[in-house]
Amino acid sequence: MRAIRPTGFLYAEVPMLQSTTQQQPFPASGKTALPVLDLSLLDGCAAEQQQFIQQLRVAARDVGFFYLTGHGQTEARQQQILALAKTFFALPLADKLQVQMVKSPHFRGYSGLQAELTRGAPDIREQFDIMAEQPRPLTTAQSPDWQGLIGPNQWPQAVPELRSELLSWQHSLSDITVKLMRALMRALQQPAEALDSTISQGPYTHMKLIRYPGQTQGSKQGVGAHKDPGYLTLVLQDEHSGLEVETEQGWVSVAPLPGAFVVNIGELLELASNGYLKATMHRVVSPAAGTERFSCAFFMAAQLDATVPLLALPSHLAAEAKGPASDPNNPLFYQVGQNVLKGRLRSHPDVAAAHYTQAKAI
Ligand SMILES: O=C(O)CCC(=O)C(=O)O
Ligand SMILES: [Fe+2]
Repeated sequence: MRAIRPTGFLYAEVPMLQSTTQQQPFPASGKTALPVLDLSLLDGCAAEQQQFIQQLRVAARDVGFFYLTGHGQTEARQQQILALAKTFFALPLADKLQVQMVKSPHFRGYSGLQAELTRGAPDIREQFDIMAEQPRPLTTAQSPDWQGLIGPNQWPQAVPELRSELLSWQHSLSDITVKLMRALMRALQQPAEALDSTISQGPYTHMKLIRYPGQTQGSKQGVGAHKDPGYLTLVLQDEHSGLEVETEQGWVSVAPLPGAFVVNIGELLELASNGYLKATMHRVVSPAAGTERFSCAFFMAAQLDATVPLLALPSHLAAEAKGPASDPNNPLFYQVGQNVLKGRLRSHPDVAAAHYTQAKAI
């Protein structure tokens, strides 16, 4: 049995950035910390499990972002995934365009620089998106538009190993997020399975390989400030900083911590917990000129036809829940698919124009 740290978190020292609303390069000023949580404690004795659950509750409530170690994925495997990302983005443009996202009504494949918008402004990043590998369902005129999200991925002929490697990576990350979500339910004194009915056919999973090119004269918006919409996000980043989180002290750099994933809470968990769990604003600032940053982001959410319950928290936890005033009639709870589709249509206007001009009530 490991020694249990009585003081709670291990912290990673990361540079703190000056608070500002402008997306400019920020001078480092002082230090702050993001928590580091060791998932392997969950497989330990009862006291170790309790230690993890307690740390998770505080990190997810107060910061909404933390580093995760002890998750079972080796650093070598993580490096292999980042190397695959580099291989893919280094392909000639024609090979990337073979799997251009605009060809897929299911929002899968390659999008070039500035193809995706965050709050209406273009992100300076290239991406390769996959989701669950599924056949396209048979639909009728009455079928909900969000069924268009379901379908096969696009795979580049030039990197044949990408398919098996990324699908197996996606499964591994899905398992980690489900384990974390069940631990979060225990932290909220719910049955561990409290949200399992919303992922009973497998959670909604969405993964992106991302390349952020170095800064040029123009915008430094790698990705603009946003919250993630789903349940949980895992980010694997390379050795370059750029990811930043908004805290009470200002924008904080999530400096790379080798071997760790960065985890953050999405809006659907914030809503289901009436704001106890915090979905935190974050962004990526473009790396310095002459460098590039690679990352892999994995998003886990409720299945598209789910109804998400508003959790009944015990009174001492409910007293700490910050809102948003969750209303069980909030359409986000029962229109999961519709809301995912809305987000994708807004982010990818080219796909919307190519495949969704007939979409009903978006
Ligand atoms: O690339 C990163 O580090 C994070 C990207 C991100 O926040 C997103 O794609 O939602
Ligand atoms: Fe994000």
